[in-house]
Amino acid sequence: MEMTFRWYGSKFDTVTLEQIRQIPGVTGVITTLYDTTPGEVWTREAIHALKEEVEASGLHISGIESVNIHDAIKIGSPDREQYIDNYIETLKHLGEEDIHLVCYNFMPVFDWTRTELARVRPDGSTVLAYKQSAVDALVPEKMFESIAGDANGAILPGWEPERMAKVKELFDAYRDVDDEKLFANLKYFLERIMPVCNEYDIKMAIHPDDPAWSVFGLPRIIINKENILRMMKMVDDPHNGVTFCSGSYGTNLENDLPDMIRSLKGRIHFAHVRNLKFHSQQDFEEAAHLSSDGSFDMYEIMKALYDIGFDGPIRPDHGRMIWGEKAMPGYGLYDRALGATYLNGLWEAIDKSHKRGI
Ligand SMILES: O=C(O)[C@@H](O)[C@@H](O)[C@H](O)[C@H](O)CO
Ligand SMILES: [Fe+2]
Repeated sequence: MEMTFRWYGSKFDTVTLEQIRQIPGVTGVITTLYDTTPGEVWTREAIHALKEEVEASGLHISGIESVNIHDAIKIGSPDREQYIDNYIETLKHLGEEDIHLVCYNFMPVFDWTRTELARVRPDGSTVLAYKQSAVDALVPEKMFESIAGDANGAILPGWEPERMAKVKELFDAYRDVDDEKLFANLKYFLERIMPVCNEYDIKMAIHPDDPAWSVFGLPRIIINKENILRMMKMVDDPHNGVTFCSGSYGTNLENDLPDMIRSLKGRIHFAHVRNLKFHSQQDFEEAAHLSSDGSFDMYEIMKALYDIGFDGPIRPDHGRMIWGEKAMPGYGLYDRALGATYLNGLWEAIDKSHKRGI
C-alpha cells in the first residue's frame, strides 16, 4: 500500500503540498480539479499543470477523487450519452498523463450527508456527525443551508452550490429511479467506459454511499456486501473496482468491514480508513482514527487489507478539527496527519508480525 493524503488544490485547500510532504510516510496525493463541474471534460493541459505542481513538491498524484458523475448518467436520461462521452474524454486525458486511479460515487442528488459539521466532542475537538432524527426533521431543500454555516467558508466536496440551488428539480428528475434502475444505469455507464479504462489501465473505484442507507427516500445502492458484490459481477472487469471506505460502509453496523474487505480481494483499488463513534444505531460522529476513540477495530481493518495483498493507495479520511485549525470540515492537516501516522504504524506492525511468522 501507499499512504496518501487528499488535497483539493492550492486554490481551495488550506493545507499545502509542502506540509503534506512532511508527514512521515506520505508519498502521494489524491486530488481533483476542484473547479470543474460534473459532466465537464477535463483538459489535458489542466491535468498536466496539476501534475507538475504536485511533482514540484516532491510528491506525486496517486489518484483522482473524484471525477464526479453528471446526474443525467445516474438518472439515465437521453442526454447521458453526451456526458458519458465527456467522461471518456476525461479518462483518456488522465490516462495520457499517466494517472491510473479514479474514485467516483453514484449517489443521487447528495454526496455524503451529515447533519452537523462541527459537533463538539468531550476533548474539545469538533467533528462531522449524523443523526437520523435531524434528517427526518428536515426537508431536503434545507439540508444544505442547515449545515453550510459550519463549513469554515469552504465549498464542500460533492455539494456544489449550483447543484444544491436546484435540489427540488433534481428530486423530481429522480422520481422514477429506484434501486434497480440505478443499478441498470450504473451498469450502462461502466460498460461504456470499460474500453477506455482497459486501454489506459484506469482503475475505477466506486465510493460507497454515506450513510449506507436511503436518505430522503432517494435510492442508494453501494451500501453493503451483497450489493457491492453484485456490482462487481455485473461488470466483471478488474478495472471496475472499489474504494473501500470504512467510515461509509461502517455507518451501517451490520456491515462486517473486515469480512467485506476479504470478499473484495483484487477489486479494492483505493482505501479510505477512518473510525466512527456510535451513540445509537443512527446517531454517530466521526472519531479520531485510533480504535479506542471510536467503535471500529482499526487493527482488524488494516489486517484484512494486508491479508488480501492490498497494494493501492490508502488515505486517512475525515479528521477532527483540533489545535485551533480552521479548514474544510474533515479536511484539516493535523488530525489527518495523526491518522496517517497511526495507520502506518498499524501496517508496519502487521507486516513485521507476518514476516516473523507471529
Ligand atoms: O466524504 C468525503 O469527503 C468523501 O469521502 C466523499 O466526498 C467522496 O470523495 C466522494 O463520495 C467520492 O466520489
Ligand atoms: Fe470515504
